[in-house]
Amino acid sequence: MDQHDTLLIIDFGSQVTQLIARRLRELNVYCEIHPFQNVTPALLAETAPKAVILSGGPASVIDAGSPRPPAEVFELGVPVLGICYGQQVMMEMLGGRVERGDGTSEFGRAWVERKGDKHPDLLTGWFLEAREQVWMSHGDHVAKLAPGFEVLGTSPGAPFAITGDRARHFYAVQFHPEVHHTPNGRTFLENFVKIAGFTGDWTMAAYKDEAIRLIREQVGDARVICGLSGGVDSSVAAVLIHEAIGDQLTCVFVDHGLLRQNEAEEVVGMFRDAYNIPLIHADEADLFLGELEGVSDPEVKRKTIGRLFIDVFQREANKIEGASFLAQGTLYPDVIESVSFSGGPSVTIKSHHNVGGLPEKMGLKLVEPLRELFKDEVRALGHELGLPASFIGRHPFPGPGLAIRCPGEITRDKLEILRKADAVYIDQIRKHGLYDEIWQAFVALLPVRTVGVMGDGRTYDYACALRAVTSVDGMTADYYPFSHDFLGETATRIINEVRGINRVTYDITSKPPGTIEWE
Ligand SMILES: Nc1ncnc2c1ncn2[C@@H]1O[C@H](COP(=O)(O)OP(=O)(O)OP(=O)(O)O)[C@@H](O)[C@H]1O
Ligand SMILES: O=c1[nH]c(=O)c2[nH+]cn([C@@H]3O[C@H](COP(=O)(O)O)[C@@H](O)[C@H]3O)c2[nH]1
Ligand SMILES: NC(=O)CC[C@H](N)C(=O)O
Ligand SMILES: [Mg+2]
Repeated sequence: MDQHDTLLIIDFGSQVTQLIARRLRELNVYCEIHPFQNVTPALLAETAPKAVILSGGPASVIDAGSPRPPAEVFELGVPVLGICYGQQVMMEMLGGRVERGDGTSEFGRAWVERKGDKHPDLLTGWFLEAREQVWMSHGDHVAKLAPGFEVLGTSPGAPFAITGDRARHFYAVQFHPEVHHTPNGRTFLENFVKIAGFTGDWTMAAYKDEAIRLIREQVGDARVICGLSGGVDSSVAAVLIHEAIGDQLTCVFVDHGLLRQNEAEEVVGMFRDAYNIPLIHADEADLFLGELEGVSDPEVKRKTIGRLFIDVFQREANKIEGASFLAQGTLYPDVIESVSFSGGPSVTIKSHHNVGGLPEKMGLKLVEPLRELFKDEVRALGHELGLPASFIGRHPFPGPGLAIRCPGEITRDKLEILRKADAVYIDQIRKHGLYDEIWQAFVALLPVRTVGVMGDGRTYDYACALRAVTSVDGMTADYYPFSHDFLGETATRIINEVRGINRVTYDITSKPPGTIEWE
């Protein structure tokens, strides 16, 4: 049995479903998101939710075949909150009516006014002003309330913007309390979870203990291999699994010759010495760099690297008797992205090197202890596990490493130049106390040589680009506004200290339209 209360979020494919989870976790409420098609009576019994939230979604309840939760959701005797599509589906299923009205669409900011003085507990901290700002995104609206419901708030396009049935503790709103642009939304969700009786028992310490218990339960006596990059996700996963099963865990660190300066020594030193975790240091630079010779297309590079990762993991797993599990640092956004009800295929921008294809090929089962967490929660867990702040705060580093920071064909010489420039740049950032303000920073070595003059002589060397971005999740990003002094000093240091570079540029592209990496 779970040691904490669970809130079940049924996902109908809203773009912002994961923000519901995010807000709840901020309130120390444990929740699980499940796509509507997976929510069966068996799943309801298994998760035993103390409350249910129905998310928004792109479908219209008026259309035949549009998604529904199982009717049993309304027979659990627990509070239910419907948001947007979730509200509409509740009304439709419980005896109300939804219409697609002319001129009642609302996209973006809207204002809700209070109706009556019912349900003070749901609206604690709300309507301190005459009206509340909320964020809406709907074309349909509720036209008739289901029996038992009363209206508590209205907006111009949503006559039933806030509704509730106090006897059953069913609440349904047209607006999105989970988004930033509903400034008081978090208070609204807090009121709901208080009504449902949540005590805020989901802490990182509790999470850690339970994750350890679950890993032990899942793995038993078997052996686990974990691809360890020294990045935040795999480091936290490795230390957590090691706490759970000790030396049944072996980590495999692949040095593909595409790592940064001193990276291999740092990672191996930390995990072998400080953690005493069995670690295979697979020195595969010749293999990777050999196969990448003459390859300049970014996708071919990425796919080659992905394939070689698989080969190396496979080979190392074969050497360990009883290795039947593969551990990954899969995070919550990865899980959600792969199950979302999106209605259409998205285009491939770039093939992230991905260990997702590994298990079937290798016949290994997955251990994914971080699959419920967001990156900042992984960092908090790392803190809880006692990982040094310097490790927890590390900027993300992509699996394909320097290969995608060296556009075009890679050579050992270019990699060496890039490594040195990157080390100077990161040193500058640290010296100026900017490392923690920046989400990710690196140098890209451009496949172009330019003419310079140094010491009265002519140079014909590479140009490089500095990249530094701010971001929350890497999905969108903006360039970091360095001072001109910083940029000037850094350019001078790189040109003086790194032979092979005679020109430095600063990349001020946001994402979109750019991506963070250059390939
Ligand atoms: N050099 C490597 N050796 C072994 N495994 C690796 C290596 N690079 C990446 N991986 C595996 O690929 C996974 C995904 O890489 P990713 O960069 O997303 O995560 P990370 O490196 O753990 O953390 P971060 O996002 O902070 O860099 C890692 O969790 C790790 O299991
Ligand atoms: O593990 C990884 N394997 C990859 O193949 C990969 N490609 C990009 N990244 C990282 O993802 C974030 C977003 O990068 P982009 O804006 O370049 O897509 C940034 O943090 C990138 O460093 C990768 N990470
Ligand atoms: N954001 C939503 O959940 C939208 C619900 C429904 N598709 C509408 O347009 O009204
Ligand atoms: Mg990484």
